[in-house]
Amino acid sequence: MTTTLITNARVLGGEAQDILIDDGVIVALGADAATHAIVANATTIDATGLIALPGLVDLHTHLREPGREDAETVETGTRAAARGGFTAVHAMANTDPVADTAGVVEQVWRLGREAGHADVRPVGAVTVGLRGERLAELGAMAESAAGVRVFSDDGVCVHDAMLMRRALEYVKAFDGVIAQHAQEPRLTEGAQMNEGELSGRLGLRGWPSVAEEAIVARDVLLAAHVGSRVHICHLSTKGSVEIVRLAKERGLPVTAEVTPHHLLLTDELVAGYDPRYKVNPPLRSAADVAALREALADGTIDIVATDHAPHPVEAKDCEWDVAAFGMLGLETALSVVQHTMVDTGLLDWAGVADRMSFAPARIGRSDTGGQPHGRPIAAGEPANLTLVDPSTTTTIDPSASASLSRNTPYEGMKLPGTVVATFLRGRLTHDTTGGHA
Ligand SMILES: NC(=O)N[C@@H](CC(=O)O)C(=O)O
Ligand SMILES: [Zn+2]
Ligand SMILES: [Zn+2]
Repeated sequence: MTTTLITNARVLGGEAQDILIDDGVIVALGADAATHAIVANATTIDATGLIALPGLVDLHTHLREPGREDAETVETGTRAAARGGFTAVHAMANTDPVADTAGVVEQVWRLGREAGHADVRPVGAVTVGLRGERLAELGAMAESAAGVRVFSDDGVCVHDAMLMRRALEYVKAFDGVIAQHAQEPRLTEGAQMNEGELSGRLGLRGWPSVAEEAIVARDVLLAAHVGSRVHICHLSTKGSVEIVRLAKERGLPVTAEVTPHHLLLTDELVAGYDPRYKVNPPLRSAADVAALREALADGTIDIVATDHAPHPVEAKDCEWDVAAFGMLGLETALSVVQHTMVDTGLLDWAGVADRMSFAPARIGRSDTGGQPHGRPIAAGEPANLTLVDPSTTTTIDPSASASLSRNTPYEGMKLPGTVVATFLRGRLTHDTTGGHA
């Protein structure tokens, strides 16, 4: 049984408090902590100047196992997650084989348990083999040991409206959610970057905003019709924000995420044809970035999700048009959010806790059940915690990553904030406090 006393942590960015952890649970907070009988046996961590957040929850991570263990494994991806302050990640289904059966989701879930760096909540595929032809065994995945609640064909869009309707109807029975990769396929054939003046100039086929917005609009209407929950992955355009805002005003059951890279980077970076900036959906305009930030601040966009998408060197160290889509995100997410949202005054740390822990856990239904996440920092709750030093600045070095891949778009950039320590049920899964005692 380990006992830890964290002293002087600014809980959710508020007042400095002590946090006493025993046997994986927060047992006391504030003045109660220091006077508690078990304090005598505790290891102390001085958190003066640090912010305590609930362990972060990522609703959208690609761990690549099974099938592409050269790019990432459950072990390496969750180690990167712990370093980024995450205690739970939802692992996307576009693996090989696809996570479209109870067997595969249980395998991924078990690999997460064995690695022990963060809890892995597998996402189940909506359709068999992500082929968009017939529904996968959604019920069996929900009832499996993995207890799947989030279903997605991410990487491709569930574009058949009838299949989407049936999927929404099916998951309603067990309170599941369909996470849609909103991309109208006929409008994006061969697309390489955001459609605009720049795509014309660079001679790259454009990915128009309307290809996303058409699916977002259709799916919020379908979700309303069925009375089932839809979640929109990686929202990237001002128009999508407007549709989600309208849907929420009408009380429709829709939630949405934005990635850190869509909060910071714009399509102008594509001008150098560097495949590190190739991602789906593409980097958009500065006006889109501004709308996404504003929407995350006012709650129209519910959460930040990383879309951590590792790719091996050969898939990125090549010509733009043949390079893979995707960027790393787990280790830099909190820094990018601090930079774009906190340091700009758009969101306070309590807001960050909501967008990166409480809300994603609620959407993925990982806030309930045996080992819940996204819980308040309070006595009696599991000790899933992240300590952040917001005063530091780090130059991003891809070779320092725990990921097996190196495709970060932030190489050489100076970003604020460091994750100092991460606790998963009281156990340190990431620790730079250096032998605190
Ligand atoms: N985002 C990406 O550009 N790539 C993702 C797939 C996805 O999230 O759509 C991947 O699996 O590599
Ligand atoms: Zn996607
Ligand atoms: Zn993805």
